[in-house]
Amino acid sequence: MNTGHISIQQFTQAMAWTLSAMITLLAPATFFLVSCEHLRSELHVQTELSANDLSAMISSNTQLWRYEELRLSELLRRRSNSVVAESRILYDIGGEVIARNRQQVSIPRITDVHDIFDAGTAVARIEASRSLTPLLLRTFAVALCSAIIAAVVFYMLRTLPLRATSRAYQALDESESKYRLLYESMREGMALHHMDFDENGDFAAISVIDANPSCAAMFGCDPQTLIGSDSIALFGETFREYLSELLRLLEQGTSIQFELTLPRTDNLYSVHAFSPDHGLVATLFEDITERRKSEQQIQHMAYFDSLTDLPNRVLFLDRLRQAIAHALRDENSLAVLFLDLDRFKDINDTLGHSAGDQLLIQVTRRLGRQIRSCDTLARLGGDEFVVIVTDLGKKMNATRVAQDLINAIQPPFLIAGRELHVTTSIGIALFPDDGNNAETLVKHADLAMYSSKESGRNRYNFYSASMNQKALMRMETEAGLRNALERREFYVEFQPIMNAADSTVVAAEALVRWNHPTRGRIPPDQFIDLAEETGLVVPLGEWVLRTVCSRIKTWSDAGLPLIRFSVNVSSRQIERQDFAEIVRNALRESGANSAQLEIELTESCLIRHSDTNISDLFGLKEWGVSFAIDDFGTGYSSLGYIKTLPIDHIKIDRSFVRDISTDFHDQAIVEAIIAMSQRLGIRNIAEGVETIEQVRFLQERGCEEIQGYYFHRPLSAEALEELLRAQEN
Ligand SMILES: Nc1nc2c(ncn2[C@@H]2O[C@H](COP(=O)(O)O[C@H]3[C@@H](O)[C@H](n4cnc5c(=O)[nH]c(N)nc54)O[C@@H]3COP(=O)(O)O)[C@@H](O)[C@H]2O)c(=O)[nH]1
Repeated sequence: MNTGHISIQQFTQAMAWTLSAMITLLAPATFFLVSCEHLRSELHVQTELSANDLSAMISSNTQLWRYEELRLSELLRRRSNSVVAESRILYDIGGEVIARNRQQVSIPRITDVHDIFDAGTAVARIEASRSLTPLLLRTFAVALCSAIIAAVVFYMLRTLPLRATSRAYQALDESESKYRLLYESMREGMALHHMDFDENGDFAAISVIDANPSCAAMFGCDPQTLIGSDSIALFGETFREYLSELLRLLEQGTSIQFELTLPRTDNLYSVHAFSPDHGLVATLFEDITERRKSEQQIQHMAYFDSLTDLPNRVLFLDRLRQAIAHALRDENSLAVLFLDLDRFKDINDTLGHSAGDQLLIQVTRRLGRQIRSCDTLARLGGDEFVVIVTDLGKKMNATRVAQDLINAIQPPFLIAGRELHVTTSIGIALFPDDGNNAETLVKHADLAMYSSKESGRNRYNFYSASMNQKALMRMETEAGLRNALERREFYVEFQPIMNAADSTVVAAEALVRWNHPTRGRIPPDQFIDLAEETGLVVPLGEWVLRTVCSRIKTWSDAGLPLIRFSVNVSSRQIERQDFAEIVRNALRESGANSAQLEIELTESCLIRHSDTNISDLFGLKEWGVSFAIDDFGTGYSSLGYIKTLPIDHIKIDRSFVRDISTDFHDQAIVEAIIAMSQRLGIRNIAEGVETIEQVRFLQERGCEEIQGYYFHRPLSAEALEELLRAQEN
């Protein structure tokens, strides 16, 4: 119990005793004195009246009155109190008793004496006494009541307040221990400092007078060790910097918040300081090291790409806007280079996303080495990178940077134990010529990059106004594509595939064409990708399939040779769970001979799809449908699928055939593909054969089928029919 409680207890007790004693003593005493006074005056009046009576009697009988004892006694008795014992004695002037009322009043009593006059001369004296015993008894009763009341008052004054204060102190104790527990177990460090001032009232020192365990844990010691320490020495120079504000706290009673790093650690604390009492400062330390790190991380994530750690689109645009502002101020120019890796999607699809990620990281490193520290390299997403080249003196500088970037990507990348040959296409937009704001420059650099892709990849292009035109055209194409099927604007051409040994037509590849109402014939190169992107390739592919099936039926009914017809199938078509069913329906509904239908797939298309879709597709083998792998050798796939899938034909990509007569690498590749396919029992077809040299080379190496302009360009249905009839004859 604390001392405050003890002094309150003593005070309350003293008060209770005093008040009780006063009630016990004062009440009966007052009663007694007042009653006694009342008794005395009553006795005085009555004695005076009796004296008057006696005086009257004495005046009427001046000589003999003293002998009329009986009458005198009667007079004495007349005015005496009948309740209280009262004695009356009549004395003559000599003090001798003349008469009395026969009552004896014992002590204690009160007495009143009155002289009796006759003609102005005192002749006798009357003495009346009354007993005080009844009054004393009443006083005693009053005292008894007072004592009881005093006891009650004593109880109430002493016990009840004490109980209340005791309860209050107990609650205080409980609350104090609760808060101490809280103080001692709180995660935040808390220290109480005392500020000392010199005789002039200037600040002298600040020291720790209390600290909780969490505060001590900040220093790896126990709280007692901190007590008495100089606060500045303990919490470091930042604490000193805030000293003037801490001093102000003492005067204004407000609070402040600041951050400090604890000396000799990396731990960052948020400090909340306030003054709980005069001369005291309390500091609450919250460790915000981790929070600050995650804030910085979140901040970093908002502005940097998580894979490559390059600035992302948000930061890039911000930097570009700044660069534009500087260029405007300095009347300078800058370039935005938009890079996109060529055929990155294939790498991702065939080798998997982790290989794709590895490639992007390595590409980032190589690109980073080519740019100056004042320039910005950013990743916009996927395989799209952008570079801001500032202080561009001449257009040539942008050219040099673009060429350096292309060259940097050229050497093979080693990803997952494989060598990958990757190229990049770059578009360049210049400020201020090609746009005066960030968004326009990026859009125009993107268009220029697109143009680099279209003109053969692995190159750069500067933006030109005509590219905008092209982009508009693309949008127009997309709009037209949506209605083209309904408007029957598509038709199919067939490119014959020849038997390499005797140059007879053994197959034909169906190639879709678009007859645009205003633009005329649009080659598939200009709309197939768009159709894939928009998903329109699905209905278009189904239409081609149905058209080819009905042609197969018509021509077989017409007695033409039963050659193979291959149909290109895009990845988006195979994505559909019901693709095999669509093929079966087309065959069923047309009545075409399924053995005449071949489906051409690319390697990446095979790798990209789930086993279920592929095995469903190859279920068509049971119907007699055959399968060819298109553009063989251009994908990044492992050749594992050749072992497992029942493939009928491999089409050697025309990029290997083009320089076959001169390039010994291409020769080696083509020879290897032919040899491999023969060993595996898969027939091979060489694509894009344009010269007699290519034909001879292929024939000599045992190539089985040849497709290309050397023999035939894609033909209309009528032209093919004619060719087949001629061959029949
Ligand atoms: N998913 C679908 N894709 C289709 C369909 N129809 C065509 N395509 C694809 O469009 C691409 C371009 O086709 P196209 O312009 O028709 O070109 C084909 C031939 O004309 C061309 N070719 C044939 N021989 C030669 C040659 O000697 N030299 C040369 N420069 N080009 C030649 O090759 C294209 C056929 O190639 P491939 O498909 O790889 O066998 C093309 O990718 C088509 O696949 C369709 O209905 N659906």
